[in-house]
Amino acid sequence: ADHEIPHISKRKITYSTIKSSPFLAQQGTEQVRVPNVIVLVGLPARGKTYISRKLCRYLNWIGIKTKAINVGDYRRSACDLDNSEHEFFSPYNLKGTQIRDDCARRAMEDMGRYLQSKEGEVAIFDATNTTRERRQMVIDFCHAPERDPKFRVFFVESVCDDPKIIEQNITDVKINSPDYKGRMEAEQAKEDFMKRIENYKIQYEPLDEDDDYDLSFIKVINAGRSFFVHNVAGHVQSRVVYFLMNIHLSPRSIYLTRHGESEYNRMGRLGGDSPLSENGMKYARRLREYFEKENVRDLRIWSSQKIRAAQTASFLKDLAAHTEFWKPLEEIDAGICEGLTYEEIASRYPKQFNDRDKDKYHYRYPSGESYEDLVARLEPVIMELERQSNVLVVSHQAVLRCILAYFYNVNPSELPYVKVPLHSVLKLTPVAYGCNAETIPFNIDAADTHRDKPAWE
Ligand SMILES: O=c1[nH]cnc2c1c(-c1ccc(Br)cc1)cn2-c1ccccc1
Ligand SMILES: O=P(O)(O)OC[C@H]1O[C@](O)(CO)[C@@H](O)[C@@H]1O
Repeated sequence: ADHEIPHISKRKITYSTIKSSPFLAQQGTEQVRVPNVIVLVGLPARGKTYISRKLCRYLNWIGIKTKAINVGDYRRSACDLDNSEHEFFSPYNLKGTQIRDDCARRAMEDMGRYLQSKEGEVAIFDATNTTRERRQMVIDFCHAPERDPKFRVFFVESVCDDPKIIEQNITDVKINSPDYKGRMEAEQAKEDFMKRIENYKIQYEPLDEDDDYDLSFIKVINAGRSFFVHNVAGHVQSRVVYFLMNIHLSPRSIYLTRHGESEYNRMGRLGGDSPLSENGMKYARRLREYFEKENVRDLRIWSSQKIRAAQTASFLKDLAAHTEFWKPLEEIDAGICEGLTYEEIASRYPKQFNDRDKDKYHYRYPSGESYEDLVARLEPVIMELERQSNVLVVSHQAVLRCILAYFYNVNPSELPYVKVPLHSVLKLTPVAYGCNAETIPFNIDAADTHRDKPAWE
């Protein structure tokens, strides 16, 4: 052939010399991923840290190594906490300003080291960055002459003048922050924080489509009510825009459950499409009773298309506003091991069995899938979950491990060992920066399908 098949290594796509071909855009000899810096912009209490941490979690989950750096953390560790009252943040407080500039610089240097390391692909620089001068300092750092490759910069500005949302922010995350917790009453802390915001307003220069014409940025207005997107460049920036346009703050709950116990579960067999066992049916009935009592407002049910899941979901059909059957929710495909027990795999395919436990996240069954493949096929499910309100997901052990890993930042080495027992419901309720989890047990007998990581001899 007149061009080689590109050799895709773990880290980066390295194209061997590709001779001119009408189908392949002419590539340089080496194509590496450009490090991306996402720079937050906005007054205090505009959800910058909320965006940073949620975005960081999403990018890591889809496999883009990302770290969020919060400049406030550097300020808090740089000076003892009596430097957290609003006077410290006045632009006329020279000492305070000097300390804050110094913290920003140190945070930027740490960010540079992270992106220079093999590890980092995206860094999220979480600070107010409310002046053009400060933003230029970040740009100069990312585009420094000696830097190769330069860091690509994308600004995410949160503009919010909805007093209800700002009030919720201060109540949820400011009053209990280290700046105030245990040192000031809630009312006093809130007052002080409102004065801190006034201090920032004095110097605030919002991003402007004319003055900042050459920059890449998105303005998120009133927690995603509207957006202004300008000059998006590259894959990472477009994924960030897409994600920000799909998340919302409205309160809701996400319920996760496996199907009831199946005949294959009882036999210890993997995969297949077996129906519910007696106990599995009992669970489905009790699950319905639970949701009758929960009385969830316009509940949506998403179920895998496997018989054991569809049977479970069918018991709740009339309780839901809507029930959908999604192929991406099906269990990991065990390929040549489908229908076998672990013991049979260990005796028939000892090398496969051994390899899997060595790196269970990346291991792909022959003619089957890996957990990494599962995460890729579940990305649209996660995105739709972010968009929705109350949803019950009826799925499988490996799939729910991946979904839980998204909500709880579980890393690839631990993800395939997360405990997801049969006959229990997990109720997730997003709050502030995290997610409350409530496990509802049903005390109905079921096979234990969990295999722990073998302690290496
Ligand atoms: O725009 C805000 N203004 C004040 N607060 C805010 C936001 C957002 C926010 C921002 C962008 C997008 Br897309 C979605 C939500 C989240 N939060 C927040 C509220 C309470 C606790 C923690 C964070
Ligand atoms: O990755 P693990 O721990 O083998 O769990 C996934 C297995 O769990 C099951 O859902 C139930 O045993 C199988 O269908 C699937 O292959």
